[in-house]
Amino acid sequence: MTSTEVETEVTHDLVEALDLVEALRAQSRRYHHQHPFHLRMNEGRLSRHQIQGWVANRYYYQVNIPRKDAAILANCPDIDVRRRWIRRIHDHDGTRSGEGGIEAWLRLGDAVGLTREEVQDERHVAPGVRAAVDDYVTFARTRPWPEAVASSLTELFAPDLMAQRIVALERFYPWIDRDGLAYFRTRLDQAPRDAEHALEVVTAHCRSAEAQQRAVAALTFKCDLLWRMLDAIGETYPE
Ligand SMILES: O=C(O)c1cc(C(=O)O)c2c(n1)C(=O)C(=O)c1cc(C(=O)O)[nH]c1-2
Repeated sequence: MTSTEVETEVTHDLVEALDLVEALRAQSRRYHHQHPFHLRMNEGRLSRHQIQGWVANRYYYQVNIPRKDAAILANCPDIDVRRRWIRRIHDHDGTRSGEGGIEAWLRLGDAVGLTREEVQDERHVAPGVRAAVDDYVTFARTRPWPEAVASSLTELFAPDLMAQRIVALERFYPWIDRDGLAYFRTRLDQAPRDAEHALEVVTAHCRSAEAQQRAVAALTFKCDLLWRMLDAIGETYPE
């Protein structure tokens, strides 16, 4: 291959990667920031009971994220990807008791007036939430690992929603202890870092048109899954 041909090929790859990134970013139109339950939350229109229901149900998502990430690690043969991906598990689980994202979510539970027992025994988790979250873990276990990585890319869209949520919770729900919002502040740093890495991995490993289509489909699947969770929460806590 001549140097011009190599250059042309590199440029072609770059264009394809840009198209892929654009197609992935375009999935934001299906993201759950538009869900009526989130719109009502951010407009200050949810009751205490609804906020508590959301926190208790979302706990099931939080505890399953590290299991999903462990499934990706188990399926991934690339040592460089694994070295960076493992950080997600440490972020959520912490490296000792009393630390990490799950503990921070439990503190959010404390802040909205839930007991740890009722959160951790999952008594409030709606069947539809359980099914959606379980589908996410199964997807990571059973699909090719770059697709599972692509499905995590909803985190591209999460920081804007989280920033809005922090403002809304402080403004409209003064009964929530502010210290309980630390989870969201931490994610404002972690999510962009994680999304950037996932985007690097997807653009590097999804090269064929078919692989790229599957990556976009994985992200669509994930957006729909987050939407289903909120549908189930909204039905369980109508007022
Ligand atoms: O509150 C939210 O709206 C929201 C959304 C998402 C997301 O977009 O998947 C995540 C989180 N939170 C979150 O806290 C989190 O740790 C997280 C991990 C992942 C993932 O797919 O690996 N998504 C999300």
